[in-house]
Amino acid sequence: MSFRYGRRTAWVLSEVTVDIGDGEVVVVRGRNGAGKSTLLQMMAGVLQPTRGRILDRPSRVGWVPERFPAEQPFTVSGYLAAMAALHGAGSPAPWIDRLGLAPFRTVKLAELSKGTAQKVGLAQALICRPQLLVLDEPWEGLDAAARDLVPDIVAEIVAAGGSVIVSDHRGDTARLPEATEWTVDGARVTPERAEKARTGADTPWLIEVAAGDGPAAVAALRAAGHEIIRVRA
Ligand SMILES: Nc1ncnc2c1ncn2[C@@H]1O[C@H](COP(=O)(O)OP(=O)(O)OP(=O)(O)O)[C@@H](O)[C@H]1O
Repeated sequence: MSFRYGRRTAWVLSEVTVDIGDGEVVVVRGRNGAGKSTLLQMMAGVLQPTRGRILDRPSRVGWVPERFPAEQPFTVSGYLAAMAALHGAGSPAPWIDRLGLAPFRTVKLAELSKGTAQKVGLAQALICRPQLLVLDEPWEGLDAAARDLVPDIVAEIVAAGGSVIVSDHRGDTARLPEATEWTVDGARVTPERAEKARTGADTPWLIEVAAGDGPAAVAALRAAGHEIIRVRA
Protein backbone atom coordinates (compact mmCIF):
# COMPACT_ATOMS: atom_id res chain seq x y z
CA MET A 1 0.00 0.00 0.00
CA SER A 2 1.00 3.62 -0.50
CA PHE A 3 -0.23 6.73 1.29
CA ARG A 4 -0.04 10.51 0.87
CA TYR A 5 -2.09 13.14 2.66
CA GLY A 6 -2.83 15.24 -0.44
CA ARG A 7 -2.69 14.87 -4.21
CA ARG A 8 0.27 17.23 -4.46
CA THR A 9 2.13 16.13 -1.36
CA ALA A 10 4.95 13.60 -1.13
CA TRP A 11 4.24 9.93 -0.47
CA VAL A 12 4.54 9.25 3.26
CA LEU A 13 4.56 5.50 2.59
CA SER A 14 5.37 4.02 -0.79
CA GLU A 15 4.62 0.46 -1.92
CA VAL A 16 4.73 -0.97 1.58
CA THR A 17 4.01 -4.68 1.92
CA VAL A 18 3.85 -6.01 5.47
CA ASP A 19 1.90 -8.61 7.34
CA ILE A 20 1.15 -9.19 10.99
CA GLY A 21 0.18 -12.66 12.15
CA ASP A 22 -2.13 -13.86 14.90
CA GLY A 23 -0.29 -13.69 18.20
CA GLU A 24 2.43 -11.44 16.75
CA VAL A 25 3.72 -8.25 18.38
CA VAL A 26 5.30 -5.65 16.09
CA VAL A 27 7.24 -2.61 17.24
CA VAL A 28 7.46 0.13 14.59
CA ARG A 29 10.64 2.21 14.78
CA GLY A 30 11.71 5.31 12.84
CA ARG A 31 12.71 8.93 13.30
CA ASN A 32 10.17 11.71 13.98
CA GLY A 33 7.98 12.26 10.95
CA ALA A 34 9.03 9.01 9.25
CA GLY A 35 5.42 7.85 8.94
CA LYS A 36 4.92 5.56 11.96
CA SER A 37 1.59 7.09 13.02
CA THR A 38 0.38 7.09 9.44
CA LEU A 39 1.18 3.37 9.12
CA LEU A 40 -0.54 2.59 12.42
CA GLN A 41 -3.63 4.54 11.47
CA MET A 42 -3.86 2.55 8.26
CA MET A 43 -3.47 -0.71 10.19
CA ALA A 44 -6.24 0.45 12.54
CA GLY A 45 -8.51 1.42 9.64
CA VAL A 46 -8.56 5.09 10.65
CA LEU A 47 -6.87 6.07 7.37
CA GLN A 48 -7.44 4.30 4.05
CA PRO A 49 -4.42 3.61 1.80
CA THR A 50 -4.22 5.98 -1.18
CA ARG A 51 -3.19 2.95 -3.23
CA GLY A 52 -3.35 -0.72 -2.36
CA ARG A 53 -5.39 -2.30 0.39
CA ILE A 54 -5.34 -4.02 3.73
CA LEU A 55 -6.58 -7.59 3.83
CA ASP A 56 -8.10 -9.63 6.67
CA ARG A 57 -8.16 -6.93 9.33
CA PRO A 58 -9.95 -8.48 12.31
CA SER A 59 -13.36 -7.13 13.24
CA ARG A 60 -12.38 -5.96 16.74
CA VAL A 61 -9.60 -3.38 16.52
CA GLY A 62 -8.49 -1.21 19.45
CA TRP A 63 -6.65 2.00 18.54
CA VAL A 64 -4.85 4.17 21.08
CA PRO A 65 -3.86 7.41 19.34
CA GLU A 66 -0.65 9.21 20.26
CA ARG A 67 -2.82 11.88 21.89
CA PHE A 68 -6.28 10.94 23.10
CA PRO A 69 -8.75 13.65 21.97
CA ALA A 70 -10.09 14.65 25.40
CA GLU A 71 -12.03 17.71 24.22
CA GLN A 72 -15.35 15.90 24.68
CA PRO A 73 -18.29 16.74 26.99
CA PHE A 74 -18.39 13.39 28.86
CA THR A 75 -17.28 12.09 32.22
CA VAL A 76 -14.77 9.25 32.33
CA SER A 77 -17.35 6.62 33.32
CA GLY A 78 -20.02 8.05 30.99
CA TYR A 79 -17.61 7.92 28.03
CA LEU A 80 -16.29 4.43 28.78
CA ALA A 81 -19.80 3.04 29.42
CA ALA A 82 -20.90 4.46 26.06
CA MET A 83 -17.88 2.92 24.32
CA ALA A 84 -18.63 -0.45 25.97
CA ALA A 85 -22.26 -0.27 24.82
CA LEU A 86 -21.12 0.63 21.30
CA HIS A 87 -18.96 -2.50 21.13
CA GLY A 88 -21.51 -4.73 22.86
CA ALA A 89 -18.91 -5.28 25.59
CA GLY A 90 -19.48 -5.76 29.30
CA SER A 91 -18.92 -3.18 32.02
CA PRO A 92 -15.79 -1.00 31.68
CA ALA A 93 -15.31 -1.20 35.49
CA PRO A 94 -12.45 -3.75 35.38
CA TRP A 95 -10.40 -1.49 33.09
CA ILE A 96 -11.30 1.60 35.15
CA ASP A 97 -9.91 -0.15 38.23
CA ARG A 98 -6.89 -1.72 36.56
CA LEU A 99 -5.75 1.53 34.97
CA GLY A 100 -6.23 3.53 38.17
CA LEU A 101 -9.10 5.59 36.75
CA ALA A 102 -11.53 5.01 39.66
CA PRO A 103 -10.85 8.40 41.32
CA PHE A 104 -11.71 10.12 38.03
CA ARG A 105 -15.03 8.40 37.24
CA THR A 106 -17.10 11.58 37.50
CA VAL A 107 -14.47 13.95 36.07
CA LYS A 108 -15.06 15.42 32.60
CA LEU A 109 -12.59 14.23 29.95
CA ALA A 110 -11.57 17.82 29.15
CA GLU A 111 -10.50 18.35 32.78
CA LEU A 112 -8.13 15.38 32.93
CA SER A 113 -4.35 15.66 32.92
CA LYS A 114 -2.68 14.44 29.71
CA GLY A 115 -1.52 11.20 31.36
CA THR A 116 -4.96 10.39 32.77
CA ALA A 117 -6.65 11.19 29.45
CA GLN A 118 -4.19 8.84 27.79
CA LYS A 119 -5.28 6.07 30.17
CA VAL A 120 -8.90 6.67 29.12
CA GLY A 121 -7.63 6.30 25.54
CA LEU A 122 -6.09 2.96 26.47
CA ALA A 123 -9.22 1.78 28.31
CA GLN A 124 -11.52 2.58 25.37
CA ALA A 125 -9.29 0.52 23.07
CA LEU A 126 -9.25 -2.48 25.41
CA ILE A 127 -12.96 -2.54 26.20
CA CYS A 128 -13.81 -4.15 22.84
CA ARG A 129 -11.46 -7.10 23.60
CA PRO A 130 -9.38 -6.27 20.50
CA GLN A 131 -8.06 -8.95 18.18
CA LEU A 132 -5.70 -6.25 16.91
CA LEU A 133 -4.44 -3.57 19.32
CA VAL A 134 -2.73 -0.53 17.79
CA LEU A 135 -0.71 1.55 20.28
CA ASP A 136 0.80 4.81 19.03
CA GLU A 137 3.79 5.74 21.24
CA PRO A 138 2.32 4.27 24.46
CA TRP A 139 5.45 5.04 26.46
CA GLU A 140 5.12 8.78 25.77
CA GLY A 141 1.82 9.87 27.28
CA LEU A 142 1.21 7.31 30.03
CA ASP A 143 2.38 7.61 33.64
CA ALA A 144 4.91 5.11 34.99
CA ALA A 145 2.29 2.80 36.56
CA ALA A 146 0.30 2.53 33.33
CA ARG A 147 3.48 2.11 31.26
CA ASP A 148 4.40 -0.86 33.41
CA LEU A 149 0.99 -2.43 32.69
CA VAL A 150 1.40 -2.28 28.91
CA PRO A 151 3.63 -5.39 28.54
CA ASP A 152 1.12 -7.43 30.61
CA ILE A 153 -1.79 -6.19 28.52
CA VAL A 154 0.11 -6.99 25.31
CA ALA A 155 0.89 -10.50 26.63
CA GLU A 156 -2.77 -11.10 27.44
CA ILE A 157 -3.88 -10.12 23.94
CA VAL A 158 -1.22 -12.36 22.40
CA ALA A 159 -2.21 -15.27 24.66
CA ALA A 160 -5.76 -14.89 23.34
CA GLY A 161 -4.39 -15.16 19.77
CA GLY A 162 -4.60 -11.43 19.05
CA SER A 163 -1.94 -9.16 17.51
CA VAL A 164 -0.41 -5.93 18.70
CA ILE A 165 1.39 -3.16 16.82
CA VAL A 166 3.24 -0.48 18.77
CA SER A 167 5.13 2.58 17.55
CA ASP A 168 8.19 3.67 19.45
CA HIS A 169 10.59 6.41 18.41
CA ARG A 170 12.57 6.40 21.64
CA GLY A 171 13.69 2.79 21.66
CA ASP A 172 11.67 1.49 24.61
CA THR A 173 11.38 -1.77 22.67
CA ALA A 174 13.12 -3.64 25.46
CA ARG A 175 9.78 -3.68 27.25
CA LEU A 176 8.48 -6.05 24.54
CA PRO A 177 11.44 -8.38 24.04
CA GLU A 178 9.64 -10.83 21.75
CA ALA A 179 8.39 -8.23 19.31
CA THR A 180 9.23 -8.20 15.63
CA GLU A 181 10.70 -4.84 14.61
CA TRP A 182 9.66 -2.84 11.55
CA THR A 183 11.66 0.23 10.58
CA VAL A 184 10.00 3.09 8.69
CA ASP A 185 12.45 5.13 6.64
CA GLY A 186 12.27 6.93 3.31
CA ALA A 187 8.60 5.95 2.85
CA ARG A 188 9.56 2.27 3.04
CA VAL A 189 8.98 -0.23 5.83
CA THR A 190 11.61 -2.89 6.49
CA PRO A 191 10.56 -5.82 8.68
CA GLU A 192 13.37 -7.24 10.78
CA ARG A 193 12.45 -10.82 9.89
CA ALA A 194 13.13 -10.19 6.20
CA GLU A 195 16.62 -8.99 7.08
CA LYS A 196 17.22 -12.00 9.29
CA ALA A 197 16.10 -14.32 6.50
CA ARG A 198 18.52 -12.69 4.08
CA THR A 199 21.42 -13.26 6.46
CA GLY A 200 20.26 -16.83 7.10
CA ALA A 201 20.10 -16.32 10.87
CA ASP A 202 17.33 -17.49 13.19
CA THR A 203 15.58 -20.02 10.98
CA PRO A 204 12.10 -20.32 12.53
CA TRP A 205 10.41 -23.61 13.38
CA LEU A 206 6.73 -24.34 12.80
CA ILE A 207 5.24 -26.32 15.69
CA GLU A 208 1.66 -27.62 15.59
CA VAL A 209 -0.28 -28.56 18.73
CA ALA A 210 -3.93 -29.45 19.41
CA ALA A 211 -6.07 -26.30 19.70
CA GLY A 212 -6.73 -26.55 23.44
CA ASP A 213 -3.03 -27.01 24.22
CA GLY A 214 -1.98 -23.78 22.47
CA PRO A 215 -1.71 -21.38 25.43
CA ALA A 216 0.08 -23.97 27.60
CA ALA A 217 2.51 -24.85 24.78
CA VAL A 218 3.29 -21.16 24.18
CA ALA A 219 3.87 -20.62 27.91
CA ALA A 220 6.14 -23.68 28.16
CA LEU A 221 8.21 -22.66 25.12
CA ARG A 222 8.58 -19.12 26.46
CA ALA A 223 9.56 -20.43 29.89
CA ALA A 224 12.26 -22.51 28.16
CA GLY A 225 13.65 -19.30 26.62
CA HIS A 226 12.25 -19.67 23.09
CA GLU A 227 10.96 -16.72 21.09
CA ILE A 228 7.41 -17.14 19.77
CA ILE A 229 7.15 -15.34 16.43
CA ARG A 230 3.45 -15.96 15.86
CA VAL A 231 0.52 -18.09 16.95
CA ARG A 232 -2.11 -19.12 14.45
CA ALA A 233 -5.41 -20.72 15.48
N1 LIG B 1 -2.91 15.15 8.80
C1 LIG B 1 -1.79 15.36 8.10
N2 LIG B 1 -1.80 16.13 7.00
C2 LIG B 1 -0.69 16.34 6.27
N3 LIG B 1 0.51 15.79 6.56
C3 LIG B 1 0.59 15.01 7.64
C4 LIG B 1 -0.56 14.75 8.47
N4 LIG B 1 -0.17 13.93 9.48
C5 LIG B 1 1.15 13.69 9.29
N5 LIG B 1 1.60 14.33 8.20
C6 LIG B 1 2.97 14.28 7.66
O1 LIG B 1 3.24 12.92 7.30
C7 LIG B 1 4.59 12.57 7.65
C8 LIG B 1 4.55 11.36 8.56
O2 LIG B 1 3.94 11.74 9.79
P1 LIG B 1 3.66 10.67 10.95
O3 LIG B 1 2.94 11.40 12.03
O4 LIG B 1 3.06 9.46 10.38
O5 LIG B 1 5.17 10.35 11.41
P2 LIG B 1 5.69 9.66 12.74
O6 LIG B 1 6.82 8.77 12.32
O7 LIG B 1 4.57 9.07 13.48
O8 LIG B 1 6.28 10.88 13.56
P3 LIG B 1 6.37 11.13 15.15
O9 LIG B 1 7.39 10.17 15.69
O10 LIG B 1 6.83 12.56 15.23
O11 LIG B 1 4.99 10.92 15.71
C9 LIG B 1 5.21 13.81 8.29
O12 LIG B 1 5.94 14.49 7.29
C10 LIG B 1 4.02 14.62 8.73
O13 LIG B 1 4.32 16.00 8.71
